[in-house]
This record gives sequence, C-alpha cells and structure tokens, in this order.
Amino acid sequence: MSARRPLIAGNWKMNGLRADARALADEIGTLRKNKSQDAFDLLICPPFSVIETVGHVLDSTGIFLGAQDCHTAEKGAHTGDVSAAMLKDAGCSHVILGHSERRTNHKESNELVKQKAIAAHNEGLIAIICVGETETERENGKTLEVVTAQIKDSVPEGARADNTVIAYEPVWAIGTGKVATPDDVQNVHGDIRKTLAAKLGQETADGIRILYGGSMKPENAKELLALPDVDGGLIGGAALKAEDFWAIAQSCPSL
Ligand SMILES: O=C[C@H](O)COP(=O)(O)O
Repeated sequence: MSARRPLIAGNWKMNGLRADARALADEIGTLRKNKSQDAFDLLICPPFSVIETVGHVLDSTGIFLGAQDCHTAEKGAHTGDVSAAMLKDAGCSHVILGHSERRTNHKESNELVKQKAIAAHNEGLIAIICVGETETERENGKTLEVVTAQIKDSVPEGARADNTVIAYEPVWAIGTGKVATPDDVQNVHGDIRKTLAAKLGQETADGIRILYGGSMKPENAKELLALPDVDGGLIGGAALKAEDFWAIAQSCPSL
C-alpha cells in the first residue's frame, strides 16, 4: 500500500452534453458530500465545453476539476486550442497531458507533452502526464524501455509532488476490458519511480503520485489500488457511471 494520498481521477473524454454532465457531476458530488472523511482525492476531467457547468455543480463538494489537454502558449493565434491560463480561469486545478489518444491521434511527441506540462506548471495547474506502451511494444518486450523514455522526455525538470502526477496507461488496456496484471503494474510503477528518482532526486520521486489507468473497474480496483506504487487511478469508461466511479474510490486502502 502506498503512503501517498490516493487520487481517483475520472477522464470523461468526449462524453457529456450539458444536462448529462450536470446530472453525473451532481450524482458524484452527492456521494462525496455524504462522506466527509474520505482517504482519497477525487478529480473530474470533463470535456472543455462543460468545464464551467461541472465546476458549478462540484463547488463546495471538495472534488477537484480538471481538463484533458492544454496548449503550450498562454494565448495567441491557435484556433481550436485552449491555454492553461484559460483552464485555470475556468476553475481547473489539474490537466491531463499526453494521453495516448492524443499521442496517437494528434501525433503528440514527448517534447510537446513536456512543453504543455511546463505551461500548466506556470499557471499553477497540476499536470497529469500519461505514459504507456502499445500492445506491439509490450509483445516485443519493450514496455520498460518505452515508458522510461516517455518519463525521461515528457516530465519537466521542475516536476514536484505538488505539481505533477504520472498516469501509467498501457494503451492495449484502455477501453478494452483487458487489465495489466498486478505484478506487471507494480513492476512498471516501480520502474517509473526509479526513473523519476534518477531524473528529479529520490525525495521528489517518493512524493509523486503514479496512477494506473486502463479498464479499471469496481471489480479489479481493490487489488490494483493496494499495490505499493499505485497511488490512484485514471478512469475512463467507469467514470461515466457515478456508482462505479464511487465504488472504485471506495476501494482505496485507508492511509
Ligand atoms: O484516461 C483514462 C483511460 O484512458 C482509461 O480508460 P478506460 O478506463 O475506459 O479503459
């Protein structure tokens, strides 16, 4: 079990019109309000279009609000993009960066992810930097090599426990129902922490939370969240059902 306070983060991806988003956030907020002594942090990352709507609902629930991406620049001629300053202004405390759906579909490089993380840090946002291997890389025994390179090249030198979270998401496990085995997850998370320690110093690496993401559900969460280097989850599909998201959060070991 980890000594770090677990973070259970819901990535709603491109889901949620205003009415649905409001209803889902309200359900989660109500569950949270009934439990004031939780041993975990909760975060919801809705699509840009409903960030303010969800933010209003979450107000005074203690649930953090985040976004799913940001631009490297503070402002300017970047049609369709949103800056870290705008997210901060909209009430966000966190931003997911380098999700595999962006690395793959938008050809985001490690260097771009790092620049986005620096932009997020400059605005006082917590960057959730995603890493993870593809199925082919895994089959070729390249998991640790790929993830190590992503950590070395995507995480800024100024990363600390209070401005950075890492999410390990094996690409083949995202939305597929396939989950990495607890041994594999602990092995990769342990390796990520060693890489962070070499890059940032042992003390800093010890405090940085490393989340697991990829088909995390109420049925498998307890075992995964009990692992020594797993400090929470980045949840996709199961974050769209309040009871499932809450059940995952309830699976966190108490500190
Ligand atoms: O950001 C979340 C991950 O991509 C996990 O998604 P999933 O829980 O639907 O597999």
